Amino acid sequence: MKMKTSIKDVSAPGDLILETEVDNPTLEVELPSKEGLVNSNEESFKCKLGRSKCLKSDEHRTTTPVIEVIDVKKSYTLGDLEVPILHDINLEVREGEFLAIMGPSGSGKSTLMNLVGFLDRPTEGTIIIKGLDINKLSDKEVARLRGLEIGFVFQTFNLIPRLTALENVELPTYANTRSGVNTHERAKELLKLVGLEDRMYHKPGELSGGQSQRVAIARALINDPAILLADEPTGNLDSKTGCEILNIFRKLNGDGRTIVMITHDPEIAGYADRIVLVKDGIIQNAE
Ligand SMILES: Nc1ncnc2c1ncn2[C@@H]1O[C@H](COP(=O)(O)OP(=O)(O)OP(=O)(O)O)[C@@H](O)[C@H]1O
Repeated sequence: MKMKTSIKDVSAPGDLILETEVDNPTLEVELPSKEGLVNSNEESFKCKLGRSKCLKSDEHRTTTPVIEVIDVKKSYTLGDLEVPILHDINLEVREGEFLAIMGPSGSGKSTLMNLVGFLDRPTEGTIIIKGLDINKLSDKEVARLRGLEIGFVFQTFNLIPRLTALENVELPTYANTRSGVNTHERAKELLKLVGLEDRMYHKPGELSGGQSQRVAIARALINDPAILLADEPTGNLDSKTGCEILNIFRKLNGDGRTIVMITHDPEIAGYADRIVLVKDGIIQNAE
């Protein structure tokens, strides 16, 4: 399913951080059925997902790093003032890893995620994605790398209201696409994968929050990216729906996709292989 990537391969014209080993990586609990999720009582709902497919933290040490953040600093300029947000960040995420980023509000989590996703450039330092150094790429090459190798999922879904679910999923392929892929068929397959085969022609206003986030996940996967970046993907969802979304992430990770997810919820973070804690723009516990 995965495709070997280099810039030349593409056909398109885009706070606390404590590292916590997962205590019980073999924790195996029955996954609630969709019906069970819908009918169960929200107050007493507990997200129970098996994690047998996930790699243990130690196993990632032998895989290739797909994200390398080296001595990165980020400041914003406000008037005459330069405001430092991230200080000397060093972080490595390995292929197939499921990393959670936690930390207080304003600690710099989204800023870090945006740098890793090439939505912004660091003030200083190096970011390497799949061996490619952003500092050595042109803007066009950065856009291609971002469009093909990084999928984004946001708390607020960020779907285009006037487009159908199917059109939303296909949208990124207008900017970047892999050669030889029937993107229309792939978009349909991805919507089936996230359980929305009967909602393909609905517009976002006709979808629930959970369904909207499923569309956003399908959209993030349309170019088969190596890395999925999710900024509070369950933040706008009730706990049952959040659990369904987390289960989709878990399955994608079980298939080998590297996932980096920001969350405020320790229970959600507990399903990741590793938790990085960011506080005041510093990673507290990265290796
Ligand atoms: N474009 C910007 N210009 C100036 N300051 C910014 C900009 N983006 C973020 N900041 C500031 O950087 C700091 C870190 O913001 P960031 O969104 O990364 O925090 P966060 O940890 O993700 O917070 P939250 O959990 O509330 O989403 C905040 O003080 C924010 O005000």
